[in-house]
Amino acid sequence: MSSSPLLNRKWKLDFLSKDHSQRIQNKARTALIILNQPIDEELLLKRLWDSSAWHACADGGANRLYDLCGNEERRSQFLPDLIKGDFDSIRPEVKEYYRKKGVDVIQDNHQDYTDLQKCFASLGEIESRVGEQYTVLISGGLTGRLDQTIHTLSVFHKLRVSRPRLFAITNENVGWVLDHGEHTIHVDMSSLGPTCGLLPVGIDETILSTKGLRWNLTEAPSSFDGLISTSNHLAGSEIWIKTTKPIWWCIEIPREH
Ligand SMILES: Nc1ncnc2c1ncn2[C@@H]1O[C@H](COP(=O)(O)OP(=O)(O)OP(=O)(O)O)[C@@H](O)[C@H]1O
Ligand SMILES: Cc1ncc(C[n+]2csc(CCO)c2C)c(N)n1
Repeated sequence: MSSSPLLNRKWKLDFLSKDHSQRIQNKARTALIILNQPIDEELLLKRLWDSSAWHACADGGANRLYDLCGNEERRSQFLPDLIKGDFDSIRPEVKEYYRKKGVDVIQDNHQDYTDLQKCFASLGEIESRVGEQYTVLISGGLTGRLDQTIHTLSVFHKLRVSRPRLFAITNENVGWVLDHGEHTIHVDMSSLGPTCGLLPVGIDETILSTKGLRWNLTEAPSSFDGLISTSNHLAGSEIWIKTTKPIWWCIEIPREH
């Protein structure tokens, strides 16, 4: 009788590295979706943009990119491949600027899907054409309006099997879903941490075991209604987590980076 092997994933966050050669290692198959949320110039234009080959803005995310670039010279160096949404947030001059520069500017007025989902739909079409899946970096999504934030948590949770390499990056955090199984996470502690969290969202309960944290757990039940490991600390650069159900996991991006 065969049983399915336990999921055992390794994670390395090259896209947050301060080292350019590290950042571009997986560039060819990495996509960036910029949401309408604040993000620092260094983080967005250097680390995330540099790490990705395909760039999209979800509606008002284009305003963020336009404003962060500051002047025409920089703006023309950071042209996205796609701007998509219902266009209730993108400013007219921003839309016109990118349209004139030849960016694919697609209005989709569907009112049952968010601008983030509309960008995923376009990326899915590209992936079908190239026959490969991209790692996806989302700029924003974990802060701001609570309904939008919960939407991000839910989208990631639902995509955990079909699109496991999906990360949300804000000025404060990098976060993603760890599906049931074992995970080994390599962290460059000079650019990430020290705080981290293991968050049982969208599930009744999980059983957690960890190594490499300051407050480790051993076969510990964790639930929204019970124990949640928040404000934990990375104790070293290799973290091991075993979970029986999908959880959200986040690591702090320290302010000076
Ligand atoms: N206040 C906010 N808090 C958190 N996330 C946001 C917020 N505003 C926008 N976003 C994210 O940025 C994306 C683009 O946002 P934008 O402001 O252009 O459109 P929206 O009309 O508010 O969002 P949507 O149409 O997707 O509901 C949204 O899909 C969402 O993921
Ligand atoms: C049950 C239900 N709740 C909310 C919305 C509204 N909504 C969800 S996504 C979206 C698009 C925003 O650009 C809008 C307006 C809906 N359609 N159905």
